[in-house]
Amino acid sequence: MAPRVLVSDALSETAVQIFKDRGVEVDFQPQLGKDKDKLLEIIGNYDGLAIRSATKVTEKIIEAATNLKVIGRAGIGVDNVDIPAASRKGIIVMNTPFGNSITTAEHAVALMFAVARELPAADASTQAGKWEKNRFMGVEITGKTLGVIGCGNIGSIVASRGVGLKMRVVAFDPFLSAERAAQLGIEKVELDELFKRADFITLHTPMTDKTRGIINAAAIAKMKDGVRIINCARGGLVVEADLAEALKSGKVAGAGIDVFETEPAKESVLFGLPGVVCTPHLGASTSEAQENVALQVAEQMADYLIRGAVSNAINMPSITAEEAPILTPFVKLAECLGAFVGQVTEEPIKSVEIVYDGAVAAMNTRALTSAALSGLMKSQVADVNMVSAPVMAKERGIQVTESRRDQSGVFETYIKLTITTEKQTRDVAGTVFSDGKPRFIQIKGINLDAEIGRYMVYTTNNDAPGIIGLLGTTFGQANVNIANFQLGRNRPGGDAIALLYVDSPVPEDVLEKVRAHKAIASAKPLTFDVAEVTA
Ligand SMILES: NC(=O)c1ccc[n+]([C@@H]2O[C@H](COP(=O)([O-])OP(=O)(O)OC[C@H]3O[C@@H](n4cnc5c(N)ncnc54)[C@H](O)[C@@H]3O)[C@@H](O)[C@H]2O)c1
Ligand SMILES: O=C(O)[C@H](O)COP(=O)(O)O
Repeated sequence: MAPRVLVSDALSETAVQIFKDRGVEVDFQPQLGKDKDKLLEIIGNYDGLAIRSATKVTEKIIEAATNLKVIGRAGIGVDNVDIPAASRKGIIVMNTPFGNSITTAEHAVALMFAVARELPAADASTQAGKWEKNRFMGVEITGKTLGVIGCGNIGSIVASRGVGLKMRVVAFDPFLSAERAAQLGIEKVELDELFKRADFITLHTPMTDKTRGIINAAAIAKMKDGVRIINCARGGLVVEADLAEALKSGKVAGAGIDVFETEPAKESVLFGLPGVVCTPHLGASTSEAQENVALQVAEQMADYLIRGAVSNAINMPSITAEEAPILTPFVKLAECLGAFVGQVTEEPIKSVEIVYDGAVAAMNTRALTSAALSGLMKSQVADVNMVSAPVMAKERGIQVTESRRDQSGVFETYIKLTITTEKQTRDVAGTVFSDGKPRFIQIKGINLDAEIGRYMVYTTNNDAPGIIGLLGTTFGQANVNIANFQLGRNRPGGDAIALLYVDSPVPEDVLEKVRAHKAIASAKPLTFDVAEVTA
């Protein structure tokens, strides 16, 4: 059945065509995002949800989204999506990080000019027939200092436009390197220094706990008298009540505001104040940007739903469409290794170490580690996948490490997973043969070559005569067919293991008969998420 996507915000219809062309069923309801109750009612029917900023994807919506696999944000900010809730539910959240950057930077520059010359007020007055030539006295931009807070994609475009306009540009961004600043022709400064020097301040950070309210009364007090502030990033970065006071007192001469603490902003303390120019979150609203983000989000979501490729995900490592088919058998292997230790380990796991050896070390190991954790967590939580497993492991305090090394043994490629609990360390290794099937090749340091089946039984015993007979006879009497039987031991008469691949689940009373034998230490039924063999 074709995957189904709901478009619940005003995306360009380019997205609809792309979904259709890629074999995805699409339901285009651009106003639906504003109707929380309706969204809650129908979200369970969809595999994908494509949004802009109007749809609020809350924990409640995510709870009701029983089939949802991906949320695609046609734009940059994902603060309207409850990412932790989506991750816990195994839903990928992806955005389009560059598609509207130029457009938004241009809007910030447009607001800067509009504020410097009071263009909207002058326009309104002129069109009202007043011809108030003496009322509007602006300021030049040339030679002024522009303070950029947040110099990422958009901030750096604004900075370079500022340089082009012959402004002095200073920027505050903890992640801005001195080299990048030099390349842009700007000066990297601390925040207080920026406040002290800037004639215009423009905000381009994401909304985080650190940036919320970054422009408040205390910050404004440190600024130059007559400063002008532009916010094209997120509403909550500016404390609107504090800015309103500063505009009334004249401390701040003007403000260009595209984003608001509460949106849609039908009323605001800023409305009507001197020097204020407002737009209704139009930063990304050009036909070019909307084509870009709609096209990109539809491609990305279709790639994921149809081919398993992941790009620009906030909560999952990327997997390109080209690497997805190559990675798939290794994803399965990693998941089976995790599932093996998850099923045979009964006490809490403290740490997981994964070694990637040989060719697999050059692959997307972050994705493979997520798959291993997903296999591991499945023994405890039914509804877990590569997105939610790392979050769950972290919540449970499991420390995860991964390392890569050149081929160290006979296998061209293998993955070894070791877990540590309060009482023990346990390891299992596997590989993928040229037939594309994953195999276990080592358990507890004992070599074997076991094909992985849906139903398996793992026994540990003292190496003693009669174990093969015991297992064969007991299972045979219960009509359980053995497809593959692998044995291994560390030394004659020492620790031995058996891994049986069976065609059907082994009933508990049959396993009890096996456990009753004096040489058997344990006998565990295992299941793996691989195709069931049918006659
Ligand atoms: N108005 C609109 O329509 C519109 C359109 C697009 C993007 N946006 C918003 O613009 C903002 C920036 O987008 P971007 O694509 O440039 O993001 P980005 O991730 O490329 O850049 C953000 C920058 O902020 C910096 N930063 C993070 N915390 C900081 C802090 N405490 N102080 C200073 N700098 C900090 C980061 O290091 C990064 O360089 C986002 O909030 C986004 O949602 C708004
Ligand atoms: O973060 C973004 O991309 C912008 O805020 C654009 O939001 P919009 O898609 O709702 O215009």
